[in-house]
Amino acid sequence: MLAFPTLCLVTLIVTQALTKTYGGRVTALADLSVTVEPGVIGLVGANGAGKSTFLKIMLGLIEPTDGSVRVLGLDPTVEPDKVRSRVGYMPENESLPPDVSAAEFVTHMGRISGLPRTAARERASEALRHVGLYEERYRQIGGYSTGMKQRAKLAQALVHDPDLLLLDEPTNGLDPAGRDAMLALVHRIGAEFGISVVVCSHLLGEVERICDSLVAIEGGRLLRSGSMSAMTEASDVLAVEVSEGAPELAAALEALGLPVRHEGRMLLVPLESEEAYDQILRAVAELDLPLHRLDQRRHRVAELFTPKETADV
Ligand SMILES: Nc1ncnc2c1ncn2[C@@H]1O[C@H](COP(=O)(O)OP(=O)(O)OP(=O)(O)O)[C@@H](O)[C@H]1O
Repeated sequence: MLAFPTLCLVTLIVTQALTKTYGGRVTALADLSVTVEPGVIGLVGANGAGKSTFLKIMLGLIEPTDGSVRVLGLDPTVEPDKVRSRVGYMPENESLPPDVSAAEFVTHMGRISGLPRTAARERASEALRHVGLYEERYRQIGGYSTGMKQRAKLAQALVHDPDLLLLDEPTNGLDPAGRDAMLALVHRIGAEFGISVVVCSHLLGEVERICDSLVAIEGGRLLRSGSMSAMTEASDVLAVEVSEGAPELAAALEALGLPVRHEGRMLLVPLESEEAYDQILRAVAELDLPLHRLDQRRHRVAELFTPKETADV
């Protein structure tokens, strides 16, 4: 992954006790304090956790009720235009005009961002090429598939060459192939262009695949933030998979006093001592089973949202 040279002196996002209540009744964000460094960051939480509210505050579209926020060192409540000139936003909802071409629309968004006419046209072509819509750029958006519309929304967020992209549920409505393509694109934007990206999602597996770090929120409160590698570090559980004979192996391990839990095709065994590794290998050899995998299981991001007592074996 590339370094983020232009941003390394400024923390990407910092909040202090950020709070937002709607109409004095619904608390969308509560006392959220977090520091986020440049990279591809997953902002995760269930529906209603407060993700969209957080994005809108960062863009200066809505004001916090309390607390403070800095984006690229700027205060969006004081300098929203400056923030928006350096930040690209892909909203969650369908927000595209159906009766213009993607080229016209993205050029228009470039003009709104302050680019001169020719530069806006050139940048629009470039952004549409990056998202894979170059060939289709003169077609009316109304005739696009959902995947193409998502790409057009991403192109308009990229047109003014931002330092930070805020993507609200970028894989919404896409089929598995479209989802994979969108995730690969987001990853490429972070890795090749050196643009920081905040990906808002309730799909934890997606975020785990492409993000360097994570901010997890629940009920508007910070659950955890940190690097993805720290959150998915090796657990003290061994995962064993044999191509056949799993019930026999489970029985053999239990006879040795190793507690076994079944998860799909895998057997999970607590790594209570160094011995466990060798005991499993011996049992597999004695039963003459085809071993498919034996490794220390990594924690999954989903476990953050699981009650502690069920998160481990
Ligand atoms: N304009 C509003 N007026 C009143 N309540 C709102 C408003 N916008 C959001 N909320 C409420 O604030 C809470 C957080 O909503 P928000 O949209 O920020 O969550 P989210 O994590 O983005 O959820 P989703 O994934 O469903 O979009 C929810 O309870 C929501 O109903």
